[in-house]
Amino acid sequence: MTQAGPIGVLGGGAWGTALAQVLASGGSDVLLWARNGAVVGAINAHRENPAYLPGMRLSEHIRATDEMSDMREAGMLLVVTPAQHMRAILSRFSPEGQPLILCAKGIEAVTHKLMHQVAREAMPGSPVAVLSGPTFAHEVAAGLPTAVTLAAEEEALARLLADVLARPTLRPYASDDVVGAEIGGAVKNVLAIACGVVDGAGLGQNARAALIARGFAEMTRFGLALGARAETLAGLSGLGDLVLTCSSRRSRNFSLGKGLGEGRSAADLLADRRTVAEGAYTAPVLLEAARARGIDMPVTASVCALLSGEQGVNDVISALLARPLRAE
Ligand SMILES: NC(=O)c1ccc[n+]([C@@H]2O[C@H](COP(=O)([O-])OP(=O)(O)OC[C@H]3O[C@@H](n4cnc5c(N)ncnc54)[C@H](O)[C@@H]3O)[C@@H](O)[C@H]2O)c1
Ligand SMILES: O=P(O)(O)OC[C@H](O)CO
Repeated sequence: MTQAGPIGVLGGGAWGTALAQVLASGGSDVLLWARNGAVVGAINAHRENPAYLPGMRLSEHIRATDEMSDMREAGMLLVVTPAQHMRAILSRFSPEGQPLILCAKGIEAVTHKLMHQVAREAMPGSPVAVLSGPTFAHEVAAGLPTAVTLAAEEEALARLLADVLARPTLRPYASDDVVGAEIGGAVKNVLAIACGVVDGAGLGQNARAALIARGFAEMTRFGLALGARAETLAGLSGLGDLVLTCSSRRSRNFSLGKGLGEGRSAADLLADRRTVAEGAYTAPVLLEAARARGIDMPVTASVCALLSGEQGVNDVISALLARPLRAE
């Protein structure tokens, strides 16, 4: 199911670069496509991606290109562009049937589709898998130990790709629950914004723990309704990533929420951000998708109200605390 050739990575942001680095650490050749010529030049000439992963000396086994046609030589493709751009990027690629390993965390706006559904439409001939879990890029690139979920509907493909991508510091756990793996990663970004708000507004650690627990209940309600398995949601790509992102100011989503909690507007916070905080784009889509199914997601609704400017921090907190008491 995999083909000969270098490991391909589509996307030269922090995560694409970190994945290239850890995969090259075992001596594998990695071909990385970035749309930004300056990123390509810096990687090839200086072994660094100063725009997205500054200070990390990159392996000699990584070659960067801005020519999409070069990626046809890759044996498999890790797709690491932001979720809202994935369809457009894949549509530019002439498929050779290589397996696609989707690494973005989000839900497509308007269509409400998960990334594996988008990939199947954009590249119908390619087997599809999802890689997700608690993975800060700078730690993975630095060779710190990391475990991820590697999900494909055909379990044999998940196991094969897990073997191919495993490295001494990167440990993939195979799964056949693609929907569960994707929903965990998409929803945790929205909940991380909420936890950042708690931090920025100085609401304390009790409130943050409560939010993680109630947020996980939201993730579970939504996930189960879409066919995810409970054990996947409670695993690396769900609860594992939720705990990571909700407890660190290194998270871009958490830091966006922190700014909101300090009273800054989403428009200002997002205006000159070079890096992506996927939760800001996932939140309204997630809320629409939940409402269409009659699923109650009060934390997600609060994040949406803050992001749109419809409500301020104090209104959102009062509204959450005033919700009717009910059984856990
Ligand atoms: N950084 C992490 O630690 C991490 C870990 C796991 C998953 N992810 C996920 O990986 C995906 C990519 O995140 P990242 O951290 O590499 O991004 P980043 O914030 O480091 O960089 C942004 C990337 O988006 C690209 N981009 C911006 N506008 C674009 C457009 N119009 N079309 C195509 N590409 C565009 C940029 O070229 C750049 O490669 C996201 O879905 C993110 O949630 C990130
Ligand atoms: O920095 P964030 O919030 O985009 O989180 C990065 C990864 O998704 C953590 O697993």
